[in-house]
Amino acid sequence: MLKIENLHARVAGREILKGLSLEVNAGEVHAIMGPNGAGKSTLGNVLSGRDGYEVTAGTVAYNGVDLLTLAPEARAAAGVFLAFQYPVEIPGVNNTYFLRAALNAQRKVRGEKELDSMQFLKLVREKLKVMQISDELLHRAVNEGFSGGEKKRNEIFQMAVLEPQLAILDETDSGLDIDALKQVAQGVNTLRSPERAFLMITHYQRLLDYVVPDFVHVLADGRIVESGDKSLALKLEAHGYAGIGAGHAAAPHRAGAQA
Ligand SMILES: Nc1ncnc2c1ncn2[C@@H]1O[C@H](COP(=O)(O)OP(=O)(O)OP(=O)(O)O)[C@@H](O)[C@H]1O
Repeated sequence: MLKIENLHARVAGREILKGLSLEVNAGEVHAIMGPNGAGKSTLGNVLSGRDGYEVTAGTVAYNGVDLLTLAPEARAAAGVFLAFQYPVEIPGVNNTYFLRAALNAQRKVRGEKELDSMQFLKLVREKLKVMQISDELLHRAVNEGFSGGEKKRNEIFQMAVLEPQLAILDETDSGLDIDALKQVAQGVNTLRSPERAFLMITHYQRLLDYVVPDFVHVLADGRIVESGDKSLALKLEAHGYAGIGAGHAAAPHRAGAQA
């Protein structure tokens, strides 16, 4: 589904991604871990096409299409969903209205008929039931005054309604109490399917107790320096990042290329 090769990206004039490669197949859950400032959120932002993130080299193929040439809304319509580390508040805009507008915008790009308010409410009710989420957040403005946990739960609900093919979750576990963490994890597990893939950026292996990943990658200094299964997250929890990917990080960067 997703093939990233030798991706280099710059933010505010500084190179942050430095040759990142990663392959994700449909049905897989990949956890991305790594030290602060390594470039994890930058990867999510580059994949979703956020302004200010400049790709300087490398390729990203999504279902065989060059993702980097697509506008952000075309990426969303093609099924790429990014849940932000710090979800934005949109005061005065009703959450349900926002979600319907987002869904219909995507349907329009895909050439599908827009849902009217009755059809949309039916969908929302179904999703609330499946996701075991109460409807209290739907009547409020988007994320306005939401607690950290409510914002994250709202994101999972947005994901349930938008039904992305590739869901990128950036620190979905940060700031959650244990019950909220379990609820968010249950939401992700409910949405796992053979057609859908997840990239989960996380700092703690705790989330991975509830959403068991197929692969765990360590992103350090703009590259994936080590990959493994869930046991890699346990190793990181026990020993931190010291020594991880040392061989890779120390490898000469395209030695001789400029000679
Ligand atoms: N919009 C921006 N403007 C300026 N610098 C940025 C911007 N976005 C990211 N950076 C810088 O890029 C580097 C990587 O940031 P990024 O958020 O991708 O790291 P991260 O691995 O997600 O870190 P953390 O674990 O702390 O969330 C940091 O030094 C950060 O300050």
